[in-house]
Amino acid sequence: MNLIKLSAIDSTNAELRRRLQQDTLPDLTVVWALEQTQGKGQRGATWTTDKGKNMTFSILKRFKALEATDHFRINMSVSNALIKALSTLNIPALSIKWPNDILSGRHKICGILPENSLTGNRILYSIIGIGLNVNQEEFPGLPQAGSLLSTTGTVYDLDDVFLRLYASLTTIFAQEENTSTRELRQAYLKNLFGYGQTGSFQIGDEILTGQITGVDREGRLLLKMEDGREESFGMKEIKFRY
Ligand SMILES: O=C(O)CCCC[C@@H]1SC[C@@H]2NC(=O)N[C@@H]21
Repeated sequence: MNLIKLSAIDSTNAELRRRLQQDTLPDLTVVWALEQTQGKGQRGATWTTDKGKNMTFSILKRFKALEATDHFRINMSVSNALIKALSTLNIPALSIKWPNDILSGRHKICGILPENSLTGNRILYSIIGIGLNVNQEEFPGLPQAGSLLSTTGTVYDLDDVFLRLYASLTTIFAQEENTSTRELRQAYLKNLFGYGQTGSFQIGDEILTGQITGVDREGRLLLKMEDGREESFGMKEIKFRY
């Protein structure tokens, strides 16, 4: 395992990228930091967690022939791997909130930030950032956030949690080329929060009701609207209300 463990860094995604510019790092290299001073979240948000209590790492995944339009395979593989790993710790009511948040019950315990590097229409590699809340007790002002500790009442050993996540990710990545998008999607939908159910969504200023019927190749959420039409929505267009 090529593991670079740091006490503090701005962002593990940024650090892995910097090191990659200086060195030829092997596939599955990990940068893990106990503290991030400028952690990055999705959609330009910041990712802040208590120092030393949570898991913040980035893993490098190289691809031989992954088309850019198949980028959502990465989100599905990683989400599926995280669900598997967290199941081994008996974390209750695990699900994936589209596109790739991991929930326990209705609390977000983990976020994923894949940053893909392309040449032409091929993804050469992805720097996949994972932020898992482990031993943080409270999330002031964030009622929808949670941690392994806040959901189970147990304090976890970070090294043990990391090894479970790493084992699950590397197992799924080892099968990546031989797994069809259909298979990945089946596993993903099995754990997708609200799949098959009717929910409320915010699209611009409008609140709409729709039934989640799946995700398409590019990861757009498929909703069956009240008039029976099926429509697809991208990550920037739609927000889940739950
Ligand atoms: O907003 C999200 O849900 C994604 C959060 C991703 C956070 C992780 S923590 C490790 C890695 N480094 C970063 O700067 N961000 C990701």
